[in-house]
Formats: sequence, C-alpha cells, structure tokens
Amino acid sequence: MSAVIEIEGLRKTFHSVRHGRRIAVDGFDLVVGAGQVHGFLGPNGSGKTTTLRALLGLVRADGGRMSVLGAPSPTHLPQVAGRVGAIVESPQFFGNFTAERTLRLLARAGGVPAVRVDEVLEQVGLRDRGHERVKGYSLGMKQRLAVASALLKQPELLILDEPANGLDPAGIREMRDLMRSLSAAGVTVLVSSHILAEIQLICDHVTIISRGRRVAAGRVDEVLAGFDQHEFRVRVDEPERAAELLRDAGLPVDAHPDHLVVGEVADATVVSRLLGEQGLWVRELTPLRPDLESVFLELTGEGVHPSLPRQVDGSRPPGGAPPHGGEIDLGTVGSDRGGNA
Ligand SMILES: Nc1ncnc2c1ncn2[C@@H]1O[C@H](COP(=O)(O)OP(=O)(O)OP(=O)(O)O)[C@@H](O)[C@H]1O
Repeated sequence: MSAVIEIEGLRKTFHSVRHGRRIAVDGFDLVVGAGQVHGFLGPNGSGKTTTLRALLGLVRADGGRMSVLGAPSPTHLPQVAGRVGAIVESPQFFGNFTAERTLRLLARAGGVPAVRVDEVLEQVGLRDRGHERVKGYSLGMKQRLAVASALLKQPELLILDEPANGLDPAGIREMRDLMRSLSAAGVTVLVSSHILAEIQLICDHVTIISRGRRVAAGRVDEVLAGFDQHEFRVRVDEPERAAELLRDAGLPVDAHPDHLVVGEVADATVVSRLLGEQGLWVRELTPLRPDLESVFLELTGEGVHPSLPRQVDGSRPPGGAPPHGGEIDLGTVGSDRGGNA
C-alpha cells in the first residue's frame, strides 16, 4: 500500500525564557497508508499537535523527514496542498455570517465551484442549519462547519486534530459517522485524539505517541493482539481449590473477591477440563481481551500509579520508572493489568 503520509525521525524542541527547553517531538515516526482511517493517539502534551503542525509546515521541525502524498514536506507541500484538507488549529469563523456564506466565501477564495457548498453542508449534516448564523451554533456544529470547510476542495487526505474535543457523546458519535462515510468515499483520514474508545471504533490503524515518541503502531486489531495475555475470567465454586489446581497446572492465577483471572490459556477447554475432572463446575469462563484504553494506559505509562494524579506529558513522580525507553515490541510486552474484570 502506498503511503499518504510518511514521517521519519521528526524532532522538535521549543525554547522559552519562562519554561526553558521543552522537547515536544523526539524522533517520531508515522506512516499512514492510502485509504486508512488512522488514529493518532497520545496523552495531553505528548506531541500530537506539534507533529501535525510540523507536517503541514506550520512550525519548523529541528530534524527528520516528512512527506505528504509523496511530496517532501514542507518544501514541496504547495504541490499537494490542493489535495489535503486539514483542521489543526481551531478555525475562527465570523459569528455574524451564516455557515453557507462562510463556505461560499471560502469556496470562492479557493477557486472551488459554489455547488460544493451545498454538497459539503449535506455531507457534514448541516444542510438544514446552513442558513443560520454561526454565533448560534453549538461547539459540535462549529466542528462540523470546520470539517465542511476542509472538504470543500474534495481532499484525498483529511487531517483532523482532536475533532471530538469538547463534543458531547451524541456529537462524538456524529463525528464518527462522518469519518466513516468519508473513508467509505475513499478519503484517507488521520485523526488525532485522546478519546480511546472512539479511536477504537472509527480507526482501522493507530499510532500511539508518548512523550514525543512512537510507542506502538499498526492495525488496531494487531496492536491489541500484541497485548493479549490470553486471560480468562473464571467463576467457579471453591475458588481457592480451583486456583491451586490451575497453578499446579502451571497457569498464572489472580484471585479476585468473586472470580479468578487465569492467564496463558491457549484454549478454554484446558480450564474447564482441569476443573471439571476434579468436580469443580465452571459457572463462567470469559476471555478478557485488551481494549485500546488498557493498551494506551500501559504504553504511555499512565494509570500505573493509580494513587497519584495523572500528569500532563505523562511525567512521573520522583523515583518513578520512565514511561518507556523507545518503541515497544508488541510481541514481547508484558502486562500487569491483572484482569480487566
Ligand atoms: N509553541 C510552543 N512553545 C512552547 N512549548 C510548546 C509549544 N507548543 C507545544 N509545546 C509543548 O510541547 C509539548 C507537546 O505539545 P503538543 O501540543 O504537541 O501536544 P499534544 O499531544 O497535541 O497535546 P494535547 O492533546 O493537549 O493537545 C507540550 O509539552 C507543550 O507544552
């Protein structure tokens, strides 16, 4: 599959008198293939916006190579700019203009036929509200208008920075449906977010960034599979005896108040047979599949210290282990989830 976006070894450090030197992106890699809906996931302050801004030539990178639709960025970006729609910095609209008027002006400025205005309003679900002034719009409607403006030129690639930010659950669902329909129409979408459940639902591929570095990348199902501990939740009479039997058989067992979590189970029948042969009848045997949230928390080092408040950038308390030491081999990562029950 041809790459629509390629980033290799991107580096960006900000310097300010007040905060000194701050490494925002630290040798980051990203590859987005044609037709993907690619989730770009990371905690607050992990470098997502800086990466997207560097890719689009809005901030100068300190190092690394980038290309968009085959054109080296930022040097050759103008050659492909007409094929890329991006919303990276919250667009400001005139509150007194209607959405229609706003889009008509943008269409004219961009040399786009006026007929596109009605098409994009329809596409983002604003057809019946396009004649209203933008100042009366909800945040979700403003987000849709922003997406509509990015769609005017029928881009092959759409880049959205945190499109679900500030939306209520209904707005998030609508945004998700919109991205799915764009993808079905053949548009490649890169969407940054820290809303994991949404990414899991909308995206087929994901790249996870933590403290300016890529910590995982691939198909969502493959990334999740890399974290599958083959754990099962087991409810059984006499759990203590059951745990002993399972441990004797070489299986790791975590005892919880009302169930056991058994790991390294190649096949559920192993557990039911072991227990059944000893007269212990299994009432529940449920596979525990990792979700993107647990993978994300593990990879970005968040949630490891549940008693401590989560810090922006994933920074650790003094003495805490660093969140990562480079990209993690998904096949060998261990988990201390102890069960997702
Ligand atoms: N213009 C700037 N000057 C100084 N530091 C900056 C600047 N822009 C970003 N940073 C710092 O770089 C780091 C990465 O920020 P960035 O906005 O890229 O993260 P992000 O992943 O997009 O976060 P969020 O999800 O909160 O938007 C942060 O520590 C941030 O404070």
